[in-house]
Amino acid sequence: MNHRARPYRSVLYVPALNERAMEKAKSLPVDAIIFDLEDAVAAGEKKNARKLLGETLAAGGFGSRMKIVRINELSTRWGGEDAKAVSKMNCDAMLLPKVESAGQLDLLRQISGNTPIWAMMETPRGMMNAYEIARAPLISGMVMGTNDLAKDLQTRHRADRLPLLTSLGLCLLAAKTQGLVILDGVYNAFTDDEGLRAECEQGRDMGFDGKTLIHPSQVPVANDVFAPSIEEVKLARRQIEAFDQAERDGSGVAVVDGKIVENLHVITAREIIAKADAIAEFSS
Ligand SMILES: CC(C)(COP(=O)(O)OP(=O)(O)OC[C@H]1O[C@@H](n2cnc3c(N)ncnc32)[C@H](O)[C@@H]1OP(=O)(O)O)[C@@H](O)C(=O)NCCC(=O)NCCSC(=O)C[C@H](O)C(=O)O
Ligand SMILES: [Mg+2]
Repeated sequence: MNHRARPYRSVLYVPALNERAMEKAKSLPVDAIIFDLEDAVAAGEKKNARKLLGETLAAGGFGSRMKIVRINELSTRWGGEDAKAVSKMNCDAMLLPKVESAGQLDLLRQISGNTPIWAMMETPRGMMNAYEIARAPLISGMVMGTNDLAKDLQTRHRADRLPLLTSLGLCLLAAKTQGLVILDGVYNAFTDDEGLRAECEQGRDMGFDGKTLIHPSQVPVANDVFAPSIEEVKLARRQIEAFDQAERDGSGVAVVDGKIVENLHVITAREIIAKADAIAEFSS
């Protein structure tokens, strides 16, 4: 499946050493899984996690869910071995943490060959170099690491994420210039559905493709918020019909519900329908 045609509403981190969680992920309605060899695996367990992950992915069973593996930074003692091993695994992409330059992605490419690369955007230097990173060869996605970012920025947690908005915006701009997928960061309080919904809505409205998640209980909210609603799809169809009719009548502008519809609005309408179709196909 073309990487832009698939949905990314819900992208669940699963610790690569947690057999039960990896098994559970096979039955969850997530669009993608990030198998984590980095933060969720203790230093003494990295090798075991890499081995278990290789075996788990080889056995399969994850259906059409996209399989992304987050490796350790290449500057650590595990990163290089992770990259080599993961490039041979049955996965769709490799996610490099704490990316700060396009050069780091070039280095990863030399080790991992043609495996598509995703970049974790989670340091101040990464933010300043987001555009350069987004233009690196083989990169197809960006993931916000809002925990690391908040740490490095020395911000306080706020429900409106005001301290993070500049960084989120910079990465969105960079990703959009290159047509990359871009996913919002995690919401740590995994029993707080209301707070999660508000943050998902904020991320969706800013232009993120989906939300990274840490617990299965967060999946329904992300799937709901990042999918076009029935009303949005109906409106999109009406806008397209009205615009087609206007064109037949020799005009470049239609009016639907008291609002103008021009060619650019039709492009958005078609994107909404394409997203709804992709979700329907993915879920069937
Ligand atoms: C947070 C957790 C440690 C909680 O785990 P647990 O105590 O097992 O929760 P539950 O008992 O409520 O679990 C119920 C069932 O769900 C399964 N489960 C739990 N979490 C996951 C998961 N992530 N994926 C798949 N399945 C999961 C349990 O196994 C139970 O299953 P069953 O018994 O069969 O019903 C745990 O949720 C967890 O480890 N979450 C992931 C943490 C993680 O990956 N952290 C690193 C990524 S976040 C990050 O690094 C962000 C970024 O870098 C940044 O800087 O911001
Ligand atoms: Mg991080």
